[in-house]
Amino acid sequence: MDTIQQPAFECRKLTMRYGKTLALDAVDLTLMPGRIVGLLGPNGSGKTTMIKLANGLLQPTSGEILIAGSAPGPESKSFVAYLPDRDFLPPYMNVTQLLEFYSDFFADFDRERAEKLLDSLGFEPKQKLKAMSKGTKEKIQLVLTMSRRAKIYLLDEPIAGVDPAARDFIIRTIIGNYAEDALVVISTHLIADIETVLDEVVFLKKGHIVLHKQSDEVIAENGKDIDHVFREVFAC
Ligand SMILES: Nc1ncnc2c1ncn2[C@@H]1O[C@H](COP(=O)(O)OP(=O)(O)OP(=O)(O)O)[C@@H](O)[C@H]1O
Repeated sequence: MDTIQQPAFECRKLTMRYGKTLALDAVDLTLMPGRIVGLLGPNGSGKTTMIKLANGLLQPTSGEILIAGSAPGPESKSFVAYLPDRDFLPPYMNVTQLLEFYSDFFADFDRERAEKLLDSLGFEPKQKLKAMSKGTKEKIQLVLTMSRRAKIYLLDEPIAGVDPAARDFIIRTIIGNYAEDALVVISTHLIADIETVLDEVVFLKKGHIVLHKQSDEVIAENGKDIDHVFREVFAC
C-alpha cells in the first residue's frame, strides 16, 4: 500500500508586506519531497522573501508557511540546509575552521564528503574566506550547504556570482549530493544554466505564482525550453 507523503514545503495564503510593498500576496504552494524545484522570477518578485520566511528569518504578515508540516523554527533548522544570497560565514575563518564550524553546528554535516569535494576543487586547509574571490566563496558555501544530509535544501541564487564553468560544477554538486527523498528549492533568474536539472518550476511575478508545473510539461506544452517560456512570461 502506498503511504501518503507529507508536503516538504507548504504555503497557505502566505502574505508578506514590507510597509506599503506587498512582496507576497496570498500565495498557495505545495512542494513534495524528492523534487528539485526552480523558484524563478525577475528581480523583486518575492523569491528571497519566500525563502527567508521558510527559514523563520521573517514572520508572515498573514497566512502560513509549513516546513515538513510545522512552522519554521529551531526544529526545522536541524533539517533545512539554507544557502543565503549573500556571504554569511565569518570572513576570518580558514577552510579547516569552516569544516569544524559546520561539524559543531549541524549534526547532519558529512565532513568527509565536504573535505573530498573541497580537495577536488583545490582548496587549501589554511585558505581564509576573506582572501577568496566572490565565485570561490560561493563554491565553498555551496559545498558546505550541500554536505549536510538535510531533508530540505533552500538555495537562494547559488550561481549568481560564478563563471559558466563553475556553474556546471555547482549544478553537479547540487544533483550529486542530495538524498533522493530530499526537496531542493533553487531560486534564480539564470534559468538556462540550471533548467535541465529541474523537475518542477514555479514562476513568481510580483508576489503571485503565475505558473507551477513539471518542467517537462512546460517544455511539451510550449514547444520551447523553460528559459524561453520565462522570457515570454516576463517580457518587459
Ligand atoms: N527589507 C525590506 N524592506 C522593504 N522592502 C523589501 C525588503 N526586502 C524586500 N523588499 C521588497 O519586496 C519585494 C520582493 O523582494 P525579494 O527580495 O523577495 O525579491 P527577489 O525575487 O528575491 O529579487 P532578486 O531577484 O532581486 O533577489 C521587492 O519589491 C523588494 O523591494
